[in-house]
Amino acid sequence: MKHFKMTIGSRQTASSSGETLVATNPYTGEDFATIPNASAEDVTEAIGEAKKAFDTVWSLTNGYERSRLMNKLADILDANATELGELESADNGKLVAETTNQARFSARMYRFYAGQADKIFGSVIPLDRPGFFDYTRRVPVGVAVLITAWNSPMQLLSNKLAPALAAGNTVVVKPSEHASTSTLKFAEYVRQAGFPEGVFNVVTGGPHVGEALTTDRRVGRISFTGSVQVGQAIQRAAASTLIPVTLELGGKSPNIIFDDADIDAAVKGAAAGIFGAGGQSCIAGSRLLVQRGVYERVVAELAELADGIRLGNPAEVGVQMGPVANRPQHERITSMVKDASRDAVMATKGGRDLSALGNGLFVEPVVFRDVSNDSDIARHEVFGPVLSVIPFETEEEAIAMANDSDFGLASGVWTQNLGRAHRVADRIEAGTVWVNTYRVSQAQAPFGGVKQSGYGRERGVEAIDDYLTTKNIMINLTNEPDKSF
Ligand SMILES: NC(=O)C1=CN([C@@H]2O[C@H](COP(=O)(O)OP(=O)(O)OC[C@H]3O[C@@H](n4cnc5c(N)ncnc54)[C@H](OP(=O)(O)O)[C@@H]3O)[C@@H](O)[C@H]2O)C=CC1
Ligand SMILES: CCCCCC/C=C/C(=O)O
Repeated sequence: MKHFKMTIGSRQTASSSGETLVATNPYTGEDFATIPNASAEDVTEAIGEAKKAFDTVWSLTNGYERSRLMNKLADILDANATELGELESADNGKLVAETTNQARFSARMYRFYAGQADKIFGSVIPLDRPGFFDYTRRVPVGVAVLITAWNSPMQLLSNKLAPALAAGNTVVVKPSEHASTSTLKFAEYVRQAGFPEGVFNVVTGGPHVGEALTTDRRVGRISFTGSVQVGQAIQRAAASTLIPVTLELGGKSPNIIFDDADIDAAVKGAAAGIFGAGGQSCIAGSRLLVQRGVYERVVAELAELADGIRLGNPAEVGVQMGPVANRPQHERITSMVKDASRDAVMATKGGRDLSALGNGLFVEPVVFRDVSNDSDIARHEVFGPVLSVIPFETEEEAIAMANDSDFGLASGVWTQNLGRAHRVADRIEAGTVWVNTYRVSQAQAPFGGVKQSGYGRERGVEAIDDYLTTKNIMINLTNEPDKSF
């Protein structure tokens, strides 16, 4: 059993209350680590350390040096990607191959934003008034609070931390209590890279830790990834202090297959879009809209593919889906499938003996066919390997159904008609539209949602804007006093 510690300023520390939470491996069912359950005092102290480091060190550290440290961190992450991947998989049951790749991708993110750290500048602005000189500076917001979900701790952290550090902010991070160990380990790599004490702080524990972080007046930005309900709670909490918030929330992303698509590629893409990470992905393509001409073929091929998915040990090569991440998640998925089964037709055979897989929190991949876009299963996020297939006749109908959702995070379009690809991409209400591909991640491509999927963008050059504010400096170069009085 490993006992992880938090990082608060120069200290690697337990909770001041001495309380811990247990990390349970969803594949083995075994408790493998403890994490501190931070107290309100720990949170206050962490923000204080971050503020001190911002005021005395990090805001005075030039962009080139920030960039150098971030590149060093990326090298350390690359060298330790397997260890981080194994730890993350032990926490959330995702395939080690995927979590390791995500740790490597995180390294790419730190390098991408390292490239921006020494290229942050304002502008000189000509004014109406003669003898005046006006310029802007883009300055860091100060202390950024970064709150992440359990499904991809390293990747979600890099989406926030890389631009925050590049912009010159210090941070307090709170990972999900269901998957904190990789972030606590990551703190060691930040130290190894040589970041000054207090630049990176991490506190762990349950919702009370997040709540305490989002109401502290010393915070300059909150960036949150998680559920809509908690996103709303954070926005309400931040209203009292007017702390600006970035929200990356859930999705019910439409993946649209037209008759003219390369059907083999579309079926594989649709399967990867929903069964990758066991569907525990905000960008999961959970609503598959399929044009009538290819509907029966697509449903049959997808059901066969889903029934053939190999479940098992997430560390084993060849296994395609591990267990789901935690017991509440397991209960949520199984109850949503049970409810949906009353109305929707299951295209998958199902009926596997999941107990043969040991103590793991497994669920079977499910394909529902002929789903109504108005039904609960098509409207609510499952966050599991459950696909709702919905038929359509025309392009107009597909666009209308795709947009008839509270969410707007991601989407996919499968067609070989170039005009149609652009037409549909233009009209879908979502932060990301993939065409003839799905779930591809790139550091340069901005990511985020519209509607209840949240707001603000992560990744890409514009993400750094959330961690900067513009200061205007206006100088009277003449010796004449203002004439107003
Ligand atoms: N848009 C995106 O990029 C992504 C969105 N998601 C969404 O996240 C959800 C699943 O993740 P899950 O972790 O269950 O989501 P939650 O919203 O429950 O939790 C997310 C984080 O917020 C913390 N938290 C809980 N309550 C509060 C509060 N009142 N104030 C501040 N922080 C709080 C959680 O802590 P604790 O866990 O300790 O309770 C956790 O660290 C799904 O709905 C999914 O769509 C997931 C990944 C990516
Ligand atoms: C363009 C894809 C960006 C995804 C970033 C966050 C989601 C992670 C996940 O769902 O695993």
